[in-house]
Amino acid sequence: MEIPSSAQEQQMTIATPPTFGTPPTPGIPSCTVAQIRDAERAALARTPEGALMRRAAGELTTAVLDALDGHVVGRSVVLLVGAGNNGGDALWAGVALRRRGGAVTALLTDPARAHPAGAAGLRRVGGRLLDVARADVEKLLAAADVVIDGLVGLAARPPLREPAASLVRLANRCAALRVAVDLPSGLDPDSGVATGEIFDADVTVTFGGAKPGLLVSTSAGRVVVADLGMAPDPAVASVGVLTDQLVAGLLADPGSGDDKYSGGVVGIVAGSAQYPGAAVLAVGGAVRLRPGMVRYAGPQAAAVVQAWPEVVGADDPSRAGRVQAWVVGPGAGTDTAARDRLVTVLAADGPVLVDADGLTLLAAEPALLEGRRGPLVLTPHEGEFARLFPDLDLTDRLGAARAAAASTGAVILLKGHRTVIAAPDGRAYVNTTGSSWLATAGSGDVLAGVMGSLLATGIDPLLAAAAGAHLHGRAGERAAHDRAAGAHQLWDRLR
Ligand SMILES: NC(=O)C1=CN([C@@H]2O[C@H](COP(=O)(O)OP(=O)(O)OC[C@H]3O[C@@H](n4cnc5c(N)ncnc54)[C@H](O)[C@@H]3O)[C@@H](O)[C@H]2O)[C@@H](O)CC1
Ligand SMILES: Nc1ncnc2c1ncn2[C@@H]1O[C@H](COP(=O)(O)OP(=O)(O)O)[C@@H](O)[C@H]1O
Ligand SMILES: [K+]
Repeated sequence: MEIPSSAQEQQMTIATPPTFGTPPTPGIPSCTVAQIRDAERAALARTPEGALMRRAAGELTTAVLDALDGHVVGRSVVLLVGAGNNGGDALWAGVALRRRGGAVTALLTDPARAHPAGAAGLRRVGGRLLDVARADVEKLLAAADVVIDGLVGLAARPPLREPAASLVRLANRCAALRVAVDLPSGLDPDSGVATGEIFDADVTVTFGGAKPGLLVSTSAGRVVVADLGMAPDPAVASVGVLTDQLVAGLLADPGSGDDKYSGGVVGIVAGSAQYPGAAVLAVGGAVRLRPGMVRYAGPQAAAVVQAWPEVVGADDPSRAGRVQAWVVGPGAGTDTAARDRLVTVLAADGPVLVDADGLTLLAAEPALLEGRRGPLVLTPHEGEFARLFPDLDLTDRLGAARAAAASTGAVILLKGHRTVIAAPDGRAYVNTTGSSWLATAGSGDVLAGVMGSLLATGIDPLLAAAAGAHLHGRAGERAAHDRAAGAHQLWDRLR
C-alpha cells in the first residue's frame, strides 16, 4: 500500500536529540539563523579547527548512506558546490562517499573559491572536480543516483544567483535522490519563503537546529537535525514542533478522582440547515478525543444527539449551561441568528475558538471582537485569513500568522499543508504531522472539535491548538494509510 509522500515527508528525525531546559515552546526547538550563528561561533571557539565541518560531513554521509540502504559502491554521486562552507560540507561528504566506492563528481560554481581543503581532499581520493561552466551538467545529472546540494547555506538569502539558479533548475528535473546540506538552496531559512529557484530536496540534513523555514516549506523533504554539539539553548527558540510524547502527556486518562466535569466541558456552536453535517463532524472530533462532557448549542441539536447520544443539546449558547471552552462557526451560517450566537459566545470569559463561518462574520464585522477579553483562537485557512487580514503577505506564512496574532491578541492557526500556529507573544508552532488526505470537506470541522476539547482542559491555548493540529494530522496519516476517505473517518483515528 502506498502512503502519500507528504505523510512520509513530514517526519522529522533527530540525529542527536536535543536536551531541554524550560523552552517557551515545548517540543523540538527551532531557532533563527542568528541564534544558530551565535551557537556556532561559541562552538567554533571551543573546538579544534575544522572539527564542526568534519562532524557536519559525517552526518551528511550517514544520511546519504541511510537513504541508499548502504549501497554506494559504483553509484553516481553529484555534488553541487558553492563558494562557502556549505560547499565544504558537501565536498567532505563526497570524500567519505568516494572512499566507500561511490563515483563522486563535484560541480563547482566558482572553482577559485571552492573550499580549498575539501576540494583537495576530494581530488586526493580520486573524485572529479569540474567547473560548472565547462561541464555537461545535464548529462551528469541524468546519470546521477544522488545529488547533494552544497550551493549555499546560512550566509545566503534568496533569490539564487547564476549559475546556482540554473543548476538547481536542472537538478530538480533529474530522477536522483536529492539531499540538501543545511537547507535547500534558494530557501530563506528563517521564513521558508522561496523567491526564485529552490532545490527540491527529498532529505535535508540541517545543523545546529531545525530552522523555521525548513519546517514551513515543502521543499525540505524529510528533515534530519544534527546538532553537531552546537545546538542553541532551546530556551531561546520561539518556534517549536510538538512530538507524539508531549501531546500524549496532554491527554492524561481520567483518574479515580475525576468526574464528567473535571476535565472541562466544551460547547460547540456549529451546523445549520444548509450544513447539518458540520455540527456532527465537529462534535465528533470533541467527543472522540477524550472523555468528559460535550455540549452542543445550535439549530442541529436533534441530529447531533442522534449521532452522539452522550452530547447534551440546546438550541442556543445562552441556554447551554456551564461551558469551559467554546467552538463557534463550522457550517454555522452567517445569518442574523448565527451572528447572535457568535456574539453570545464571544461574551464568555473562557477560551473561544472561532472557525469557518464565524471567521466570515468577523471579517465582515471586526468590531465584534472589540469587547472580547478572554482567550481567543482563530483558525482560518488561507482564504479566510486573506479576508480577515488583507494587508498581511501570505507568502511568509509564519510571519503573517505571527503578525495576525500580535494585532488581534488571538492565537492564530493558519491551516495548510504545513499548519502554522502563533501566539500574540511571538511563540509559534509548525505542525509537521498530516497527509494530503486531510484536504477533504469537513476535515476542518473535526479539527475544530478536537481543539475545543483540548481548550476545555484549561491548557495554554497555543498548546491546545498546536496539539489539536498534531493529533488531527496523525489521524490524517492513519486515514491515508487505510485509504479511508471522508472526514468522519478521522473520528476513529484520533487517539
Ligand atoms: N562555520 C562552521 O564552522 C560551520 C559551517 N557549516 C556550514 O557552513 C554553512 C555556512 O557557510 P558560509 O558562511 O561559508 O556561507 P554559505 O556556504 O552559506 O554561502 C556563502 C557563499 O554563497 C554565495 N552566495 C550568497 N548569496 C548567494 C545567492 N543569493 N546566490 C548564489 N550564491 C550566493 C556567496 O558568494 C558566498 O560565497 C552552513 O550553512 C553549513 O552548511 C557547517 O560545516 C558546520 C560548521
Ligand atoms: N494538502 C494538504 N495537506 C495536508 N493537510 C491539509 C492539506 N489541505 C488541507 N489540509 C488540512 O485539512 C484541514 C482542512 O480544513 P478546512 O480548510 O477548514 O476545511 P473544511 O472547512 O472543509 O473542513 C486543515 O486542518 C488543513 O490544515
Ligand atoms: K544547501
